[in-house]
Amino acid sequence: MQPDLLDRAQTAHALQQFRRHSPLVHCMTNDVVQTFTANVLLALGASPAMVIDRDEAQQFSAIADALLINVGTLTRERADAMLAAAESANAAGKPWTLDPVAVGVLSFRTQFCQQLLALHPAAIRGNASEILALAGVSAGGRGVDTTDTASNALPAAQALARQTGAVVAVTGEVDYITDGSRTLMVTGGDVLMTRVVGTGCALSAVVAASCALQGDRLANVAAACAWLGLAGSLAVANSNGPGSFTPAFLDALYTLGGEDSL
Ligand SMILES: Nc1ncnc2c1ncn2[C@@H]1O[C@H](COP(=O)(O)OP(=O)(O)OP(=O)(O)O)[C@@H](O)[C@H]1O
Ligand SMILES: Cc1ncsc1CCO
Ligand SMILES: [Mg+2]
Repeated sequence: MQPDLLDRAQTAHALQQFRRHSPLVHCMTNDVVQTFTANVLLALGASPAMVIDRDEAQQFSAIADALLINVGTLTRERADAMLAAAESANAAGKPWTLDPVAVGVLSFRTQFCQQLLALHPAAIRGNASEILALAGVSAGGRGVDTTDTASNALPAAQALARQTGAVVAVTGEVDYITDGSRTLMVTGGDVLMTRVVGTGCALSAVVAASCALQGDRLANVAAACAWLGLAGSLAVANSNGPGSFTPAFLDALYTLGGEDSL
């Protein structure tokens, strides 16, 4: 079945809801992207908190509106804390999202991500190699980077969504967002986004936050992808490379929706 394009009205409506609700987002993410992730969430109007101690994470994931688990710089201690947080989020009825960074490449995180899948993530966001590896189709990418395209990973994303019940977003030149039966596609963004660390990780945090919104989860996750793609395109038009892209990207997220940018 052909993917549908997410329409602009849905993208704008979800952004209004996001800003009105200002989700409190519990981020358990990697050491490389902590500040950038918090800044992306703040620019869009959400409220991030990075809580990682096992007992505190267990407590906070029941309080927060949504939880992000990103395995980019996984350790055994962090894995224990992440499991406790995901279980606590589930017990409290809060949605949690998985970013399976470099799954397939390394054994410990691959086994851990499979263990996490049994805890019913609301959403999974990864690049093509990560989604292919998590679905058991191939062995992963080149470290944290993809070696495949999102369109090649779409069947794996659909299978993974059916297997887990999660909304799966596989990102790249085009983003595909699927629940296993319906699929949306989001264009926009720029290849420069792969030359700045953490755009995917930050997107996963926004996806996590969007799962706390009312309404259709598939459309809300696709809207999150659309906001980052739009902001990425605007930022590229206003910058000269990775260094100036980052502040332009945060400014574009902050002003998104004004002056017909949506
Ligand atoms: N070639 C491209 N053209 C346009 N947009 C792109 C391209 N590649 C990636 N993007 C965009 O960049 C963002 C990050 O997606 P990507 O798939 O690169 O994540 P990732 O590999 O997990 O990143 P990271 O691990 O560095 O956080 C998404 O918004 C995606 O749409
Ligand atoms: C570069 C890097 N290494 C581990 S996590 C991470 C951030 C991008 O996924
Ligand atoms: Mg990534």
